[in-house]
Amino acid sequence: MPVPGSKSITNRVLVLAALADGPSTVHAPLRSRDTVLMAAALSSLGVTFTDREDGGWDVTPGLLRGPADVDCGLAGTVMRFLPPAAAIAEGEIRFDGDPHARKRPMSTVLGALRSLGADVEGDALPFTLRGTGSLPGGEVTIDASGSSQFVSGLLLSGARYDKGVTVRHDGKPVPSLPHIDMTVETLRSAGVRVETGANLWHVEPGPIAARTWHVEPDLSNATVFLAAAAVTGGEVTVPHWPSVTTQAGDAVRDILRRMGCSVELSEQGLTVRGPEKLSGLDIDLHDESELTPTVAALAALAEGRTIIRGVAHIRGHETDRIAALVNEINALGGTATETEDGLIIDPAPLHGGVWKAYADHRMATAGAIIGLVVPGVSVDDIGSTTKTIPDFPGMWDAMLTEAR
Ligand SMILES: O=C(O)C1=C[C@@H](OP(=O)(O)O)[C@@H](O)[C@H](O)C1
Ligand SMILES: C=C(OP(=O)(O)O)C(=O)O
Repeated sequence: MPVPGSKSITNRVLVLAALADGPSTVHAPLRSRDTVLMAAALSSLGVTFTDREDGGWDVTPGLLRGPADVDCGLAGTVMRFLPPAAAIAEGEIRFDGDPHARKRPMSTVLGALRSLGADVEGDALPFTLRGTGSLPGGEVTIDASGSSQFVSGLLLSGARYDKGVTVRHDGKPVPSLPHIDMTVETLRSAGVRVETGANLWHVEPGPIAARTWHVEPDLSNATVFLAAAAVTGGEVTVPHWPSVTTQAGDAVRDILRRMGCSVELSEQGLTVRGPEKLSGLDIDLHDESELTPTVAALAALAEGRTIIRGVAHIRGHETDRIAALVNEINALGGTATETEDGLIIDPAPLHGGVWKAYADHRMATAGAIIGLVVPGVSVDDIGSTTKTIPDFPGMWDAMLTEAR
């Protein structure tokens, strides 16, 4: 089951290609709502995107300038990565997004940009940046316990600030740290000097190198297809699984093993075989929080209790995922309860019903996983999956047809 490119890598690469010192080529990017919105936003600021026959993009940087209106959709990577880049543009740039996007935390990024010298009006979507064509940059201390994207966004553009950027974190632990490692690694592969310490990141001012990028498959989206094997006792192989990666989704190998699956990484890719019955587990997903909906769906079908810890901040994801998962599992007859930093799921026989997606792609795919084994489950908004997978229903059908 081949899966499309990584959202997180694609949107980092698009920002770096837009800020680079010459034209870049991006092979195998994800083309879904989040990444198309990123490309559209950068185009509206003066960057040129040319479609390649192989599905990639050639990206030619331009002098960034407004006026422009940026639609962030529901994409955390657009709303947190783009404003730090737009801060070096000249002119007025207005940002807005989907209704729920207006509720996602933004004030940390906007406050940081203000203290680095930007003129920003607003503390959440919608907001407006008025730029002069450059930004002083320098040191800033933020509380990034709400999202690793606050740090990643500042680092991605920091090399283009006059003094570079030094970001210090002060607060509860930063979630989703592999995503910051991904940011640092991506910057370094574009020739940017980055130094890191405990809760400290420094990006030297300097050029961002134009280059050819190859985007890995999206391992977090792959977890949904692997979960299909896990819950049905079947077998699924995802090809081109990287042997070394900063993607948080790689943690699924260990998670599925702990739940009783056989997991094998070979030249063919990652192969998962499901057991007769999955086992529940006690797991801290602080580093891999975007896997919570997949793990919760597996847990709802497992034997024994599952405790998911360390994910308080996912109340600020596409929806309040802790509340949404508990509501939807219980609506099908399950036994899930919210905790302060996660949820507890106890085994219970599930029945059919409507699983609500709350416009959240990972809620929708969690419902699809449960629907494979519980008759009569329908997901109310499968279209929300286009956020990070262009054709989830087509891929799901293809997987099931192959299995028959
Ligand atoms: O930088 C990124 O690409 C992401 C960082 C993480 O965000 P949080 O730190 O808000 O969890 C992750 O959950 C999200 O899906 C993608
Ligand atoms: C949290 C997620 O997305 P975003 O990039 O919009 O924050 C996600 O994809 O699980």
